[in-house]
Amino acid sequence: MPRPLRFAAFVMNTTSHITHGAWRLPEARQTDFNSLEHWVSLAVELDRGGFDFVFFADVVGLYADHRGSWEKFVESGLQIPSNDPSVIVSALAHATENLGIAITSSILQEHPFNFARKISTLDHATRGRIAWNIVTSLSANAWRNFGYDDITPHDERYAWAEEYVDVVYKLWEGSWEDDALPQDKVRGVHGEFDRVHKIHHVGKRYRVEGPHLVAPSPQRTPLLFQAGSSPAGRRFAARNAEAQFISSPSPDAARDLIADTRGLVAEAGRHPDDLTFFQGLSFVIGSTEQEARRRSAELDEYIDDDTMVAHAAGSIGVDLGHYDLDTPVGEVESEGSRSSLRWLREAVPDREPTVRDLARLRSRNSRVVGTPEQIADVLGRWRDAGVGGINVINYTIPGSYREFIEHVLPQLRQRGLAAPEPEPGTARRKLTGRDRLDDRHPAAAYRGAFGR
Ligand SMILES: Cc1cc2nc3c(=O)[nH]c(=O)nc-3n(C[C@H](O)[C@H](O)[C@H](O)COP(=O)(O)O)c2cc1C
Repeated sequence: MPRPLRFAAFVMNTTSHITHGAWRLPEARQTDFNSLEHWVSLAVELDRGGFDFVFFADVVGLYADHRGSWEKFVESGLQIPSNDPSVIVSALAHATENLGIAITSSILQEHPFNFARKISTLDHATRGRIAWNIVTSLSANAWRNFGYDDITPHDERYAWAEEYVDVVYKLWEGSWEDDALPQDKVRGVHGEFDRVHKIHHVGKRYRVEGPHLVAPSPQRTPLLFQAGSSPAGRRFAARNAEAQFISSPSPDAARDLIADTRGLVAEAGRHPDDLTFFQGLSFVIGSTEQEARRRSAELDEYIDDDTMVAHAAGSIGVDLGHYDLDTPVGEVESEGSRSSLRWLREAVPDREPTVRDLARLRSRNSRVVGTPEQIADVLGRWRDAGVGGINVINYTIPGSYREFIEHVLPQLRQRGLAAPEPEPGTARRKLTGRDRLDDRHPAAAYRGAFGR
């Protein structure tokens, strides 16, 4: 029997992450994002309900201007204000048993030495449940926040990311040998000097002597997620990632993307199945199809098309705010997200997509509307296309997750589409059955590489 799907709750430490306008729904609590209790209670609900991961998106700057200004972002709560997700991870870990906790962190925002130390500390604190979504920051404002004149060009960002991960792999995998921390009170030996090594990294952007300051944690390297779908993004994912977030417009499109990317994984010297694909989807559930459709139409009343355009165009790096909604998007090329453009062209294959398509498709194309049985049928098709997990996008927090847990997961369990019960262990174990990276991963080459 094929493996059950894995489920991640896709959230951000902000009010309006993806489905803009939904925060105005009467039952929406995402405006409570400043409250630690809000996140702890969601994590506990996800953990008990059988979600495998809570996944925090994050950005370190604004998207490209909308109608020449960033006013729209503030006015609509579009990812501003947004809080640092890494700071609340320990509290979530302390309150939960099995839930994997994935955070996004850009190569831009933190020096790799410090980032490696923070993640190792969290891997200890979560008992190996931490995962890292590797991003390269697609907003020019983010780059200017860190002292650069402008965004680093697209493919150059991925080259930079390769050096960044190289540094953290050396620290996580190569600096400390296993059994290097005996803490032997009788001998008076806390750490074994012969088993702890400096890494002496010298590269284009970083010089890091080491050693790593944290002893080996349950996973050493955190479970690695990545989300780029451009040629450079996919090559990076193929070499480094263990899970990739995709936003394919259909199972067929996902099948092609997955086959193609698995080929790249094999070219990178790994096994094609070393990468698990998580498709982003949202759900509107009803006890009848009619009820689900009515709820979906009610939801549409709240979706704010103009803010949807601001987000979508802003992540591509262009300002479409001045255009009429029926204007063709054209052959836009940008230094921002190339996946978004590719996705739009795939989703509207028969004609030139318009600005309205960009707004509508972002909120509606990923939406699955129906009874729990119908939703299970649809998820079965995604699994048959090779998808290994679903990134569940919310309309309301906690409502979207509560409904999914109560109504959909039981149906999925009956069909073997969801695991029968929450799975214990590390984040990596949930996807690969192992706590540590396998020997095929490039980071594994640093094991034992820095001995005296
Ligand atoms: C599902 C999904 C989630 C993403 N989450 C984030 C995020 O939280 N922060 C971020 O800076 N970029 C995020 N991105 C952007 C990607 O990391 C990547 O920069 C973008 O897709 C452009 O890369 P590409 O041109 O290789 O596709 C996300 C992309 C996708 C598809």
